[in-house]
Amino acid sequence: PQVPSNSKPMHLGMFEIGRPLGKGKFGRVYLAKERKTGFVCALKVLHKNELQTGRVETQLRREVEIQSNLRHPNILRLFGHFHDSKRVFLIIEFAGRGELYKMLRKAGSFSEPRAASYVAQMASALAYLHKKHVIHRDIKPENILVGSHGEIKLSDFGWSVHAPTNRRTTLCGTLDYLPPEMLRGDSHGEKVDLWSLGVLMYEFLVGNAPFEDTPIETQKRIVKLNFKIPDFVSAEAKDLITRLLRLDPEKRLPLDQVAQHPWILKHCSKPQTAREKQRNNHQR
Ligand SMILES: CC(C)n1nc(-c2ccc(NC(=O)/C=C/C(=O)c3ccc(F)c(C(F)(F)F)c3)cc2)c2c(N)ncnc21
Repeated sequence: PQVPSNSKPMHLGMFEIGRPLGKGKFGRVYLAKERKTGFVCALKVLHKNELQTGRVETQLRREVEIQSNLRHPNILRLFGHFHDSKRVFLIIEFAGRGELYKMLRKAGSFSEPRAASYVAQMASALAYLHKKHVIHRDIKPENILVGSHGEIKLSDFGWSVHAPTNRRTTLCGTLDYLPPEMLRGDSHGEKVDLWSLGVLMYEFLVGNAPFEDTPIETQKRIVKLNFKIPDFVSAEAKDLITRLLRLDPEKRLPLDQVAQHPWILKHCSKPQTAREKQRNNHQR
C-alpha cells in the first residue's frame, strides 16, 4: 500500500483507530489504518496544551522535512502530521514487534549472532544518516523498535519523554550513552554515533551499559574510559567494542570498517545461494 497521500491535508477521519500501542508522557500511540488505502501505521496523539505549540509547529515541520527524504529499512519513518484544535497527530511507520529495550530486558542479554545482526543493521542505518549529514546523537535501546520481520528500526524518540517506567529515567534521560566530547560540552560531530554504537553493542552482549553507575560516577568513568568487558564476551566482539569506545573521536572505527569487522562477517555472512554453494563445493 502506498504511503498516506500528503498532497491534500490529512485529518483524523481518514483513519480507523485501532488498539493502543502504548503511552508516553507527551501522548499516546495507537495502531491506525488509513481508510482509503488500508495502509497500517502508528498514530501518535499529542495534546497541544502540553507542548509549547509555537516552537512545535516549526520543529515538527523541520522533522517531517528531514525524515521525508530518509528512506532506509532500518530507519523508522515519520510520514506526516496534522492537527485539530486541541491535538497534534503524527503518522509514523508501524513497528510490528515493538520495543527492542523490552526484548533486551526480558532476554537479559543477546547472543553474539543476534547482537552482530543488530550492530550490522545499526551500522548500515548510521552510514546512511551520516552520508546525509544527519547525526542521530541519541542511540540507545530505548530509541530502537523492531519491525515485523525482526529487523531493527532506529527512531528519534529523543524528544518524547516516556512515562517513568523501568527505564533508566534520570531527568535528562540516561547519561550512559553520552560520548566524552558531549559530556565536556565540546563541539561534536558524527563520530558521537560511533561511541554510542559501542555502548549499544556492549549492552546487547552484557545486559548493562559499560559505564552504568550513579550519574556522577558514570560521567567520571566515561571520561576516564573506565569499563571492563566480561570474559564471556568473545575476543572478536571485545576487539570491536574497544575500537568504538575510544576517547578520541578520530580513533573510533569508521562505519564501513565496522561492517567489515571479523565479528560482524563471522555472524552476518549473507546466506549463500544454492549456486554459490555449488560453486564453492566444486572449488573445494
Ligand atoms: C508505544 C510503542 C512502543 N510505539 N511507539 C511508537 C512510536 C515510534 C516513533 C515515534 N516518533 C515520534 O514521536 C517522533 C516525533 C518527532 O520526530 C517530533 C519532532 C519534532 C516535534 F516538535 C515533535 C512534537 F511532537 F513535539 F511536536 C515530534 C512515536 C511513537 C511505535 C511505532 N511506530 N510502532 C509500534 N509501536 C510504537
